[in-house]
Amino acid sequence: MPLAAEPDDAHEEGEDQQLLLTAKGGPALEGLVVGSYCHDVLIRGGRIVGETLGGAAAFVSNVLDAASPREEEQGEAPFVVVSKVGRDFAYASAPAPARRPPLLCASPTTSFHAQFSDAAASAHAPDRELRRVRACDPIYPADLPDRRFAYGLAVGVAGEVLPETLERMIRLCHAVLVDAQALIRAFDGDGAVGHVALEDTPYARLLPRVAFLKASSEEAPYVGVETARRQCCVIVTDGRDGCRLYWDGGEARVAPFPAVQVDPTGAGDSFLAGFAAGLLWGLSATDAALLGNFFGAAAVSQAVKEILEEKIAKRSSPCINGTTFTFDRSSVHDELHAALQEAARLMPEQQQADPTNGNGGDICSV
Ligand SMILES: Nc1ncnc2c1ncn2[C@@H]1O[C@H](COP(=O)(O)OP(=O)(O)O)[C@@H](O)[C@H]1O
Ligand SMILES: O=P([O-])([O-])O[C@@H]1[C@@H](O)[C@H](O)[C@@H](O)[C@H](O)[C@@H]1O
Repeated sequence: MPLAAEPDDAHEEGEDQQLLLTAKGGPALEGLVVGSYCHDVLIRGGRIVGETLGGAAAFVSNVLDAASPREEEQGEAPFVVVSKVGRDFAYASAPAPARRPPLLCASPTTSFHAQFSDAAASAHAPDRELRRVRACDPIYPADLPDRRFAYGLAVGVAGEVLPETLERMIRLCHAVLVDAQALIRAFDGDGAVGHVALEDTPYARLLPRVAFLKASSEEAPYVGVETARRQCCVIVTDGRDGCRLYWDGGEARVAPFPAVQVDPTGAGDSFLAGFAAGLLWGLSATDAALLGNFFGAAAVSQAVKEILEEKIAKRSSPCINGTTFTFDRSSVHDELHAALQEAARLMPEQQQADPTNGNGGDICSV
């Protein structure tokens, strides 16, 4: 496992030279998350069907807050987010940005249009075309706090994590986990997201000092798994099929969890954060990937929320305020029952349809 620090940043004599990402003793487990929040506009059939807070930093923050270990006296999970937005940022009061506010810039907030085909909800791979319509400033090395961190997550979405910024992260953090989308995205004149080969980028030389590189199956060919696995551990996520880990000398498949996919946005980000949380608890990488798969599945399956949004008009004053409970079987009761039953039925069906579900991780050597 590569340690990220430079020789001149070397640890004290006698300090454990293994990965320091463990909840058992060791230094404070403070993390550094680098990547900008953004605006996501979701489009289906030419119609805007949703506008949401996006950016891997938002998904990662939510999962780390939910799942990373912390000392009893700590209120918030110990990690810092370095993110940039413009004055038009629409989600300052959403949980993640409210807890860890972004830096404000003169340029507008990064925005993506995500175009989904109708097959997206059920198909094997999320059928999503992304277009960056606005880009905020890059994150510079000087934007990072000047102190050491147990771990770093490089999770840019629009090229904002510059090579020199990743290098600075590597110097500051004991172990750095990188989302390939931060390194290999290229944008054409229209902002359409494409990919370049990692080996042709200035990030390539940093790979031996990265602990884990996560790529989706679509990104994997650009990463060059066979070359990259000799330099760091590569994790390839594969939607409803779970993920595979590749290291120098072995590989493992880690089984997925069943999910009724509603919106694939944020699955990869949530995977990476769940995986990091698993490492923080002291799990092996293969076991931590289970946690990654769990949070990836949770991210895509907003089935119940969608049903509630569709079936129930939100009341201005929720019944839970203690005085207005009623016990009538309302007109939506049967409809709601049918919709939830259908969602519940789909879950085991999806699991059975995929015979690879439910098995443990198969590890094999190469
Ligand atoms: N339909 C699904 N059912 C169950 N798990 C899923 C599904 N889609 C994604 N996941 C989980 O989320 C992870 C990341 O999803 P993936 O689609 O590969 O990434 P990305 O969002 O980067 O394209 C997967 O490895 C898997 O664990
Ligand atoms: O869906 P996913 O691949 O995990 O990650 C997504 C990015 O690819 C996308 O650019 C961004 O706009 C989304 O908010 C989300 O962060």
